Amino acid sequence: MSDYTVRTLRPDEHRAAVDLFRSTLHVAATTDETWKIVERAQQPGRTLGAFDTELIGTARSFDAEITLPGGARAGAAGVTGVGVRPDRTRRGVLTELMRAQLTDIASRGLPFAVLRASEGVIYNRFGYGVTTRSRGYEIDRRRAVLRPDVPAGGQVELWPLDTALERLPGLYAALPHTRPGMMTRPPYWWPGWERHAREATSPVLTAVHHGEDGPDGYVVYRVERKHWNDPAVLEVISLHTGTDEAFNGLWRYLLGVDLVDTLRAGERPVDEPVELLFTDIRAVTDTGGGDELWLRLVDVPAALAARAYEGEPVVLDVVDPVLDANSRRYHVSPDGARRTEAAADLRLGVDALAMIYLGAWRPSQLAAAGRIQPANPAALERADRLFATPVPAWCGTHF
Ligand SMILES: CC(=O)SCCNC(=O)CCNC(=O)[C@H](O)C(C)(C)COP(=O)(O)OP(=O)(O)OC[C@H]1O[C@@H](n2cnc3c(N)ncnc32)[C@H](O)[C@@H]1OP(=O)(O)O
Repeated sequence: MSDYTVRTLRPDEHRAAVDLFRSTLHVAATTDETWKIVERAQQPGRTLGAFDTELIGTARSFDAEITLPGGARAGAAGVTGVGVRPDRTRRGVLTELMRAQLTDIASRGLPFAVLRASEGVIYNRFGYGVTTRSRGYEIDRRRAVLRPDVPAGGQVELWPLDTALERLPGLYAALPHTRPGMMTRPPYWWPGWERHAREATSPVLTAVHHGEDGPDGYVVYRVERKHWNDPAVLEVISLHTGTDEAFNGLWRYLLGVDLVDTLRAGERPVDEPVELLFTDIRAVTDTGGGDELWLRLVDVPAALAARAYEGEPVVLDVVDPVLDANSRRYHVSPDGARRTEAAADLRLGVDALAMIYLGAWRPSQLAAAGRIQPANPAALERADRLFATPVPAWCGTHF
C-alpha cells in the first residue's frame, strides 16, 4: 500500500517540481532569472507530482513527434524532469509516477514516449529500451587538412545568440529529418536550449550554411579557453544539415575559426563520415559513445503499424509489464502490422521491442543475449531483415 498520492500539478506548482528535480541532480534551485526562461518549457497538464505530506517526486513531458523508418512521423511524449526526493527513494514513488504518466500518454493517443536516461538501470522495467546510439569525436585542428576534393560549400552566416533564439526554431523545423529517431522541437523544447546557451561560460554562436535554395544547415558552437595561452577547444553543441554541401561547408567553416586547437563533437550519429574530409584520417579520434535516445512503445499496435518494413513476415509475442493491453501477438510484415492469434516466432518484452524498433540492434543480437526468446530460430534472420534501417537511427535533440 502506498502512502502517497500522484496527481497532475497546477502551473503554480511547476517551479517546485523543477526545483525538486534539480535537487535530485545535485543542482541548485532556479533563480528568478532562470525561472523566467524555464517556466516557458512547462507544458500545462504534463507535470505529475507525488505527495505524502509534501511534494516528494515528479515527472513531466512535452508533446513532440519522432521520425520513423520510412519517413513517417508519429506523436511522442518527451519525458524529462524525473526525480524523487532522496529521503523517499526505493519505495515505489517512481514506479507510481511512471505508471500514471504512461497511462496518461496512452489516453492522449500518443503511440510513443522517449527520454534521455540519467542511468542505464532505471527505465527498462517501465518498458523503455535504448533505441539510438551515438558517437563522440575530437579533431586535432593542426592535423585536420581538408582534402582538395571536398566540395567548397556555400556562404556561411554567423548569428549571435538573440538572432539564433528567434530564427533557429524555424530553421530546424524546415530541415529534413534524415534519420529515424529525429524529433521535432516544439515551443516547449526551446527554453531549455536557451537556458543552457545563456548560462554557458563562453559565447554560444550559430553558423548557418546557405545553399542554392536558402539555409540548409547550421552548427551551434562555442570556444572554451581557460587562460589566454591555454589550448582552446571548440565544442560543437548542435549540428544539423539537410545537404552534404551544408555538412562540408560547415566543417570547412569550423576548421577556419581562429585560436582553436581541438574541435570536439559529442552525441553524433555513429556513422557520421567526418574522417572522409581529411587528408589524414587519424585527425579524428573517437571520444566514446553510448546510448542516446530511449524509446517506449506506448501503443504497440499503432507503433508497429507506423513504420516501414522490408522482407518477410514474423509473428511477435510482446510482453508489456505496465500497459497490459499491449501484451498480444502481432503479425508484422511490409504490408503493415496487425494483431493475430497465430503462433509466435519470437517472444520479447516491450523494452526489447524498442531496442530493435529503430534498428539500433538486430533481433538476433538480442536473442543471443537472452533478451528475445525465439520459438522459431529461423525467424530471427527474417526479423533482422524486417527491422533493419538503411541508415543508423539518431536523435540529435537533448532534453
Ligand atoms: C528522463 C529523466 O529525467 S532521467 C533523470 C532521472 N532522475 C535521476 O537520476 C535523479 C536521481 N534519482 C532519483 O531521483 C531516483 O532515484 C529515481 C527517480 C531514479 C528512482 O526513484 P525511486 O522512487 O527510488 O524508484 P522506485 O522506488 O520506484 O524504484 C523502482 C525499481 O527501480 C530500482 N531503481 C530505481 N532507481 C534506481 C537506480 N538509480 N539504481 C538502481 N536501481 C534503481 C529500484 O530498486 C526498484 O527496484 P525493484 O522494483 O526491483 O524494487
